[in-house]
Amino acid sequence: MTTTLDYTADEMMTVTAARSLTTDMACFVGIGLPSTAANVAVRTHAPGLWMIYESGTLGTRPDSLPLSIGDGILAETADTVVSVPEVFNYWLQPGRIDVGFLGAAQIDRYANINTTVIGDDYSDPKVRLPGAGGAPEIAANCKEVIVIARQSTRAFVEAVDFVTSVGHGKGAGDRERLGLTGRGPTRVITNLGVLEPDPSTRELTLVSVHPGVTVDEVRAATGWDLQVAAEPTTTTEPDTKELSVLRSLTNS
Ligand SMILES: CC(=O)SCCNC(=O)CCNC(=O)[C@H](O)C(C)(C)COP(=O)(O)OP(=O)(O)OC[C@H]1O[C@@H](n2cnc3c(N)ncnc32)[C@H](O)[C@@H]1OP(=O)(O)O
Ligand SMILES: O=C(O)/C=C/CC(=O)O
Repeated sequence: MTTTLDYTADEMMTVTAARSLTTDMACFVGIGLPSTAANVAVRTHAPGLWMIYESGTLGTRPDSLPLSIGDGILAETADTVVSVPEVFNYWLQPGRIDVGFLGAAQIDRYANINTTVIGDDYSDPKVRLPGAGGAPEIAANCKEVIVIARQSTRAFVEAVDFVTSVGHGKGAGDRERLGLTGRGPTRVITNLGVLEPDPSTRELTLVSVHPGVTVDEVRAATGWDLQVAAEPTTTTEPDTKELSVLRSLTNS
């Protein structure tokens, strides 16, 4: 396929994730790739996006990417700063946040997320990951969840080693059974394409491939027999403004 601009697979992923956000949303922003994508969105097509970080910074508009939820630039530019219990008890748990934007080290076919440990033995893991933080509550209570993760058989696994944040559990009906109020993951955006849960089974299905990527390549990067939509679309390429905004953020 002919492309008009030079961009990387990571840039394609981040811009696609940014486009999932709209200007009227309140977004609970996770650190890492989700934070980058949300900050691209607010500087391009979604100027009204209300970004919330777990440190209590509501409506923040940082001038550069925060290093962590505790980065002072979040508080300096926020509409207001509230306590962490208020973020969770007042804003998140009653369903006041439209979308949670999360990363994942491992994810399974029902979009359950592991950011805790790699390996079978919790007390002696192969890799100890950053942990849960607020992600389980975000995954439980936001109206919907969007996940951003690089796709490989290491990350997209048949069974996650630890369920940090519940996606769709074991399939249709599991969130309701567990008392999770939000709709759960509605999109998983990767460096290869976009996956969405099947409306009936909740199993992740490839609905879009990025330009130059084949369905077989996405299947090969997935640790289970990936379901594919009847006619997957091709994701729209990033445009000049999106790339320029993204690069100004990541290079500063
Ligand atoms: C609101 C909130 O933010 S709540 C906070 C809760 N925490 C999170 O949400 C974190 C979510 N992000 C993740 O889980 C990410 O995948 C992270 C942080 C583990 C890593 O992300 P990145 O910084 O992009 O690094 P990267 O993917 O290159 O991995 C770094 C290292 O982590 C380890 N690692 C990450 N994923 C895996 C995996 N699936 N299997 C084994 N090791 C892994 C490896 O040691 C890897 O280094 P390597 O690639 O050289 O082997
Ligand atoms: O504690 C959390 O939930 C998130 C931590 C991420 C960070 O420190 O930026």
